[in-house]
Amino acid sequence: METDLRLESSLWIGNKRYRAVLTGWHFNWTEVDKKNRNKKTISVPVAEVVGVEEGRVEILPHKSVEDSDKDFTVCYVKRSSSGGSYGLLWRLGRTQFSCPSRVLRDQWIKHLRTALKTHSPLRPHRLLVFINPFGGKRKGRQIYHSLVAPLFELAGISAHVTVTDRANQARDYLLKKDLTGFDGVVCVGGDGMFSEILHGLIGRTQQEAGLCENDPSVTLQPCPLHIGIIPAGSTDCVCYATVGVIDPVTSALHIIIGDSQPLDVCSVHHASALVRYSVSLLGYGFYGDVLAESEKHRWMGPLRYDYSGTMMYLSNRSYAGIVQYLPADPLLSSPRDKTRCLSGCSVCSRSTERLFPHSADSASMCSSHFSQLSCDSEDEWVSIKGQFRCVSLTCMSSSCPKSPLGLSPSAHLADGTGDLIVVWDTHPLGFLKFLYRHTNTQDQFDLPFVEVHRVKAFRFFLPSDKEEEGYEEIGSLSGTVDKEERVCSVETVSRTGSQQYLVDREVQREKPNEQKTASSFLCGLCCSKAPAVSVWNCDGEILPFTDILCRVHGQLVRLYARGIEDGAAMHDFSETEKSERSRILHK
Ligand SMILES: Nc1ncnc2c1ncn2[C@@H]1O[C@H](COP(=O)(O)OP(=O)(O)OP(=O)(O)O)[C@@H](O)[C@H]1O
Ligand SMILES: CCCCCCCCCCCCC/C=C/[C@@H](O)[C@H](CO)NC(C)=O
Ligand SMILES: [Ca+2]
Repeated sequence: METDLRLESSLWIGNKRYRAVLTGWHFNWTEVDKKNRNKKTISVPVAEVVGVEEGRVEILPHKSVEDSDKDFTVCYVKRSSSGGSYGLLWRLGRTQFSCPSRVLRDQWIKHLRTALKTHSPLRPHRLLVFINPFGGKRKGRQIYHSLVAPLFELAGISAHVTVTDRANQARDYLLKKDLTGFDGVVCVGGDGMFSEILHGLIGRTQQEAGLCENDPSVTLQPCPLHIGIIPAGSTDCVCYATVGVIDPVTSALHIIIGDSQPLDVCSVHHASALVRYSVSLLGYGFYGDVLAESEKHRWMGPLRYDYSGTMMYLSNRSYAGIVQYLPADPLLSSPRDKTRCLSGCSVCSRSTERLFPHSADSASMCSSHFSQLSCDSEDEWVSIKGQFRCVSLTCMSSSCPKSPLGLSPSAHLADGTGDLIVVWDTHPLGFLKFLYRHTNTQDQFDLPFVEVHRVKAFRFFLPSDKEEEGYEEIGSLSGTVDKEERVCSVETVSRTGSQQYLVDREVQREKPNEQKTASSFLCGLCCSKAPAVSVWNCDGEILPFTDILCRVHGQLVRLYARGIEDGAAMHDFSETEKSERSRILHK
């Protein structure tokens, strides 16, 4: 294949002569100039070529072609440092080449297009696009038509576009309509819009496979269609955590070149029924309260989260609960191992083999493994009972602009596990420290009232007395006394975990009185009545149930993305840029 596609000749860019070479995987050109000793070769991976066109093509403000039978134009992905974010911005690079003859020009076009087909088999030809006109700052339509549609047109992608009139329209379309001929689905919006697409595609795939989504022990069928996200929401966490930047052009280019990033999905069940799927945040306590409060202030736009976050922090709430989890294999990875899941992540690649083994008896292996969810093997479940500020599960880092390293910086996008973060009740300044560490590179897990576990499944329920209580008056001050008595305990302990939890319990016992003064002060600020029960925030949706069972389904969907690129390894950057990026990425 390599030799068939190879082509080498002189080409001109303007009045300068270049030696151009197409190997199987790369298209390179180097200026031929005897005086120029530092010859710089520009090398573009064939997989990152957006298109090859006859003539001299201009793209902005609109595509125009100056016809000439000896010229051709190559459009490709060009990277630039993104300033604030830790991913790389992608832009459209364009170079116009002139050939000595038409025959050579046609040969270049033919070879480049063939190489493209060979090396990027997942490039989409037909896409379904759903635009939420009300997401984020309400700029979805504008973002799509001005920044994305021209790129899709350039790449020859045909897009079937729907601007939604109502919530769940995109989900219902995917559940019911004919999807034949589409390669992927693109959502223009935020995490809520992504979640609609996720539910539609997973539901449709299971329907067609005849699988029951309600049963957590069923191994679900991975979705055949890819999902693309054009960020136009408020948090855009899924986009940020899978691409590294919130930038519509970067995301459009990942879609065009057919990048493919598998993603773990957690199914959430209540009383033998599926409630929802989650990829980023399943959070009880603080994150649930922030979401519930923010829904009352939707008119504020993205600012509603800052306002509600402040209000809920000042409310100083904590909740009783029982958390149980099925630990993942600690030999494979750990949420405290200080690694990052970057593009080409080896932990995720190894997981692909583990999750989808080629052996004939793979299906039976998977289902027997998850019989643990139907409780016949309770011995591996670890159980914690206590009073918590928040309990969160995230299947990926859940990084977002507010928290560039995310809820769990070492979590993996596609390893078949989620990170369970348990924050015990603590004094307000301690909790503030925990929250603040999400905004910088300090370790938010290195606090005595925080624990994190890598898990395959997780259950949460209220202690029996709480179930009937519903809303009761427990202001923080009176709560302080209660909390002291309601000391948390580890009821069932795994073979390895007991010592650690007992240590945590001792530390926890100290807390409530420690900062009574600060607690009273903050309490006086705003809370007289606090609910005894919180709600679950499931990727930005409030769940109608408190008692839940969750299972992580490894690599259930695929996104048009490639994970965060390690810019420190990119040769386009200066040494200063590389070391700054390396500092952020590797903490
Ligand atoms: N036409 C519409 N009218 C009302 N709601 C819609 C419409 N289309 C989609 N939605 C719903 O709007 C919700 C929020 O949308 P979206 O996620 O795009 O923006 P956001 O909430 O601002 O961002 P984020 O989820 O990132 O915080 C989604 O749950 C989606 O179901
Ligand atoms: C003193 C500074 C306090 C800063 C607190 C920063 C904590 C940030 C953690 C953000 C995690 C966001 C995870 C993503 C969740 C999304 O699924 C969801 C839907 O968009 N977003 C929210 C806000 O619930
Ligand atoms: Ca994961």
